[in-house]
Amino acid sequence: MKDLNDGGVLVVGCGRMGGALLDGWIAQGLQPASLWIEDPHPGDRLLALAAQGAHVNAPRPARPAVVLLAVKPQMMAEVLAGLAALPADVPVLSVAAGVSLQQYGAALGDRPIIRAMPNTPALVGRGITAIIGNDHAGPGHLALATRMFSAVGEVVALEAEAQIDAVTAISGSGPAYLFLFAEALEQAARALGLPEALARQLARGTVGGAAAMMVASGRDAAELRREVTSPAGTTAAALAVLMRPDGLPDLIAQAAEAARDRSVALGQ
Ligand SMILES: NC(=O)C1=CN([C@@H]2O[C@H](COP(=O)(O)OP(=O)(O)OC[C@H]3O[C@@H](n4cnc5c(N)ncnc54)[C@H](O)[C@@H]3O)[C@@H](O)[C@H]2O)C=CC1
Ligand SMILES: O=C(O)[C@@H]1CCC=N1
Repeated sequence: MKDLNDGGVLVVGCGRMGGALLDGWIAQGLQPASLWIEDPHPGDRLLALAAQGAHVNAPRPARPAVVLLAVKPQMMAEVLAGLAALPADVPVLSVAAGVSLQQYGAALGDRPIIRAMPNTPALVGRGITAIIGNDHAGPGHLALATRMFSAVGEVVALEAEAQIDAVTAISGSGPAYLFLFAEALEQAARALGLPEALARQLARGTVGGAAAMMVASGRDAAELRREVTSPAGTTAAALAVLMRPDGLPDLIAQAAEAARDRSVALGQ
């Protein structure tokens, strides 16, 4: 990331995703003084970065090394209108759900543009980000994006832009599904009569421990599930409920479809 110190990085929108990426880049050697950050609501983190030399809501550099767009999709048209004067060789990365490469191209002209779909585990360096570039994004631009998102976790390159709506539904929104599962497990513990603090500790420890085990072992989720399930035991009794025809797998499929459809709609 040190090479970006030369031209600097312009970040437009610095909430949860933009902020997580900034933290990752700074941890990898990007100097705060090489950051230009625009956000109408600078919070404590941005003010602290400004105190370390970052340029917050300051005049833009004439030719940043790269631009990151991390505003909500609904704000994107307004933000793109303000970027029309950016030199044509400056690559633009965007993490916005739904906004298409064609839409960026229409607003920003022929230039390297890369759509990325990260997720919030990036906040702890455990994100997974999918990237796809337009026709002007060459191997060097994709390598740059890969390096930038690798600062906060894994990166996968997509074969086609059409895949990104499904990716958004799975890994972009997916952490929320897991958190909901943890909430439900905690509520179930309460319903079974356990005290609140214990219910929370058991739910967090179980979801966090199972996720860590799946990653550390590299083994199949189905195989790990079978190992918990003793014949005619307690887990089998629970799974018989969860795996009913309209049970958890079916619900997750429906939820992912709804998220995918919303991603498609955001791009229209
Ligand atoms: N939160 C998530 O799990 C993920 C979010 N994304 C995408 O990341 C983008 C940002 O999402 P979050 O960080 O969650 O939202 P956020 O609401 O935390 O951050 C958005 C930031 O943009 C700022 N902003 C609003 N108008 C602006 C403008 N005109 N110029 C500059 N900044 C402006 C806001 O003040 C806010 O700080 C969205 O497009 C979303 O689709 C992508 C993957 C995962
Ligand atoms: O909910 C959203 O629209 C964004 C995109 C993926 C996760 N959060």
